[in-house]
Amino acid sequence: MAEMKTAIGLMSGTSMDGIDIALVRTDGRDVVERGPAQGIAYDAKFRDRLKQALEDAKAITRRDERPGSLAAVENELTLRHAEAVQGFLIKNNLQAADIDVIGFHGQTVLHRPDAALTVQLGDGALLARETGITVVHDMRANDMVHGGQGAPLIPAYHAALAAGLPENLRSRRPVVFVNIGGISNLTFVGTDGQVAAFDSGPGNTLIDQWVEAHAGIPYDQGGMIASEGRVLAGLAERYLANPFFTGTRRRSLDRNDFSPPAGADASLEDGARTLAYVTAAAILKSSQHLSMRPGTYIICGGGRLNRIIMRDLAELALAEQASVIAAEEAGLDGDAMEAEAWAYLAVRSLEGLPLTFPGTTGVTKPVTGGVLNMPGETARPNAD
Ligand SMILES: Nc1ncnc2c1ncn2[C@@H]1O[C@H](COP(=O)(O)OP(=O)(O)OP(=O)(O)O)[C@@H](O)[C@H]1O
Ligand SMILES: CC(=O)N[C@H]1[C@@H]2OC[C@@H](O2)[C@@H](O)[C@@H]1O[C@H](C)C(=O)O
Repeated sequence: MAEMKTAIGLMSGTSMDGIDIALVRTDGRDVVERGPAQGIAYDAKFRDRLKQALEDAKAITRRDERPGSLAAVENELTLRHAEAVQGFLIKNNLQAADIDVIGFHGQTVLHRPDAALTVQLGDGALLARETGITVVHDMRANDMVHGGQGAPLIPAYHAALAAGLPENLRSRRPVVFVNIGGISNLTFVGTDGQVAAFDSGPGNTLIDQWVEAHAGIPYDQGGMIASEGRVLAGLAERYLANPFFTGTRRRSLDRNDFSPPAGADASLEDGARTLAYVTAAAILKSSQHLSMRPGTYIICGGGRLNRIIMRDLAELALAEQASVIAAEEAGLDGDAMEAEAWAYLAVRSLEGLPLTFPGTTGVTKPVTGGVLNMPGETARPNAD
């Protein structure tokens, strides 16, 4: 058996709501022992700084450029991650020496797969210095060098988790893991272990932007606002007619690929209701590109807490005799899963194992990736 390592994963996702941190013990292959996890919310002021960073990032043409506020935000973001690690270690009675590696995602500020350009803010060397722990960061870039979309990367972890699912979930029909974050993405795991994955549509970002603009709140808690509205069929169709769903090649998404409706398009409630439907319908529509119909959809990410999205998903899946469950019903943690994945991927990177595959990002061959930062040493890319 390969050596077990203790890894911490750090994710600051496209919703820009905060840092998720999780500990995993793994051999980077089939063995995964999930440890404690925590979410640390960003304050409204820092969220505004991240939104500005997204604007400033539009000027980037080379991935190492940091125009406008980007250099300062990258520094602050990294220090916030270092603080998160220190707090997490204290809370869980751990020392830096107990951790073999940190997998650091950073904050995506620009993602243009068609131009092979993806930019995550996050200074791996600084994080390694601040924490005294080896850090692997920038795990998307090498995939793009080899013709991949640079996302999604979580499928390798989903595949490892699938092997440990209860027999009744995985043996009869394929399962699909769905992450409903800012953007949604899905991973199909066939009963023979075959894996296929892609981004499936807008997740919560449209809903978040809509309720923020029209009610001054960051998200529709529990889907409460949506529950008071009705689906506007014309508006929903405008989103679902996007060529993204029918293109011959699966494309990964940037946060700005879909925009929220104009204010005049809907009332607050109808807008939230329609966008919740769009989120659910987008997932089922994208899943039509899979080679077989799934038996179970396992839902992860913040969107599983929106009851309206979950109800719509359940109804749409029922039409094809599939069931929908939250990650917790499969014994998993729907909030921590991405952070856990980054811990797992960091160990794979250390071992030189592939992070992405032709069936997950469209990369030409399975490739590893990530940049290795040892405290006190120069950063080293891990590329094929
Ligand atoms: N209680 C809740 N009710 C409804 N929606 C919620 C709730 N809690 C979180 N969310 C939604 O989930 C979002 C955060 O989800 P998550 O943390 O999975 O996304 P992310 O990791 O930032 O994004 P991505 O996976 O695209 O990188 C919030 O912005 C919000 O829209
Ligand atoms: C470029 C980027 O950050 N993409 C994210 C985003 O958020 C969800 C979806 O779009 C997914 O493709 C990816 O994150 C997940 C964690 C991934 O790479 O697996």
